[in-house]
Amino acid sequence: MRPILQVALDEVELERAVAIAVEAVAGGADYIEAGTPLIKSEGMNAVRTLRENFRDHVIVADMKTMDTGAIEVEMAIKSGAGIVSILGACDDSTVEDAVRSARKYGGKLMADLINVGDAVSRAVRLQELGVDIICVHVGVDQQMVGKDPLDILKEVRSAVSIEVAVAGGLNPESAASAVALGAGIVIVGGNIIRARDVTASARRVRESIDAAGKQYIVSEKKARDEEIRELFMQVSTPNISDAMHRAPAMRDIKPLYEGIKMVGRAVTVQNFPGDWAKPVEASDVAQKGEVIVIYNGSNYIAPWGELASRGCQQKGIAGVVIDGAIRDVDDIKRIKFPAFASASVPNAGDPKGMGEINVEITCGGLKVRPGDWIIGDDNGVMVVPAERAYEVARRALEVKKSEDRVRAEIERGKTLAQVMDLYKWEKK
Ligand SMILES: O=C([C@H](O)CO)[C@H](O)[C@H](O)COP(=O)(O)O
Repeated sequence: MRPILQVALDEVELERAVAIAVEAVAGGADYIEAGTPLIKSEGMNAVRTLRENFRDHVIVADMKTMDTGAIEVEMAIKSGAGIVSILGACDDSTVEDAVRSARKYGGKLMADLINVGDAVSRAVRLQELGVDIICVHVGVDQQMVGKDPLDILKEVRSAVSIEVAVAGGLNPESAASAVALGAGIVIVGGNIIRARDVTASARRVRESIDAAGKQYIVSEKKARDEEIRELFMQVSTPNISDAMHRAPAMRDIKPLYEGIKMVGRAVTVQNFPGDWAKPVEASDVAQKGEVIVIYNGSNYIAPWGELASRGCQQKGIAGVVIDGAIRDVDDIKRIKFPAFASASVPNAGDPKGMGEINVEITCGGLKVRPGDWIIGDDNGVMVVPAERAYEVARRALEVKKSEDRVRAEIERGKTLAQVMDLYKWEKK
């Protein structure tokens, strides 16, 4: 049987969601899901509107019900949903009442395994309780910390005989793997709805799942650092700031020239004004791909210049950031070594060796620990704590995707205020 492609409309604006759904259907989406954020924002009106606009498609209400199963299922089905989701984690009594309601009003019940500890035995129990579809789901926040729905899909699939759906950051490749692992319904949100061209993205997933064989495509697992670097290379520092709830960049620290893109883990130097021994010795400590971050403590005497930059460049060090002065700006620009500083002067100090390498420092007003991720571009320099790097990088990529979609809507003639419906979302 042909796999079902379900597009998850995780939007907060109904008008926008309908426009995206039109494009997704043109690309081959079968089921249209009123996503949980859309339902929370627009209520059952979202389900009704989707029903009215897409008569030939199954509408899924992603209610994620946790209690009062019967009433929520009734509401959704009466509004036009053919499938309603409840949380697999809810009490058996809630599932049983939701099943009764679904039978009575003529809809199907999908149990979402998001955050269920023992997914396999819970799936078996949910089947016994009468749900129609099991959804193996890794939520958006869980994806950001590296969880993957395909890790448990095969086991769940072989434990139950009812339909299995899968959701959680799927793209054309992982969606095909999901089908090969036995999923009959492939649910895709972000990778379709946030695309510049929703139709083309939906079509890519459609073609990929239609062509999926029985062989699970094992995508090459990259080392985590390499993956983080690749993710940060794809996004801007504004994307990263947004992903960190609009965290600030290093204050007053600017790129030496335009077009720098610098990503790497920090090797830190706590320095005394102009003392260039420790900063330069840090080039021997730093490895390929790392960034030297120096607190110099003065904008009037430089601990760094062209020769230190050349040595780093030869070694593959990703760049230097100085809270303080740099010199030889013209030469550093010429060799294109990524450098950021708060000032430039012609004079250096003496190599006294009073500083320290790889200790916690404050640079541009931000705490930097050895190993934290440093990302610099034309906008400035961001610091991402090492333990949050993967999550922030993933979230920043989501920010970028959302912006790509907003950009496409602006190009079609709207203002940013209109696309974001800013007036509606002002604090009341
Ligand atoms: O259910 C979802 C999530 O919990 C937000 O409501 C998503 O619809 C589901 O995860 C699919 O979206 P992507 O993970 O972005 O593909």
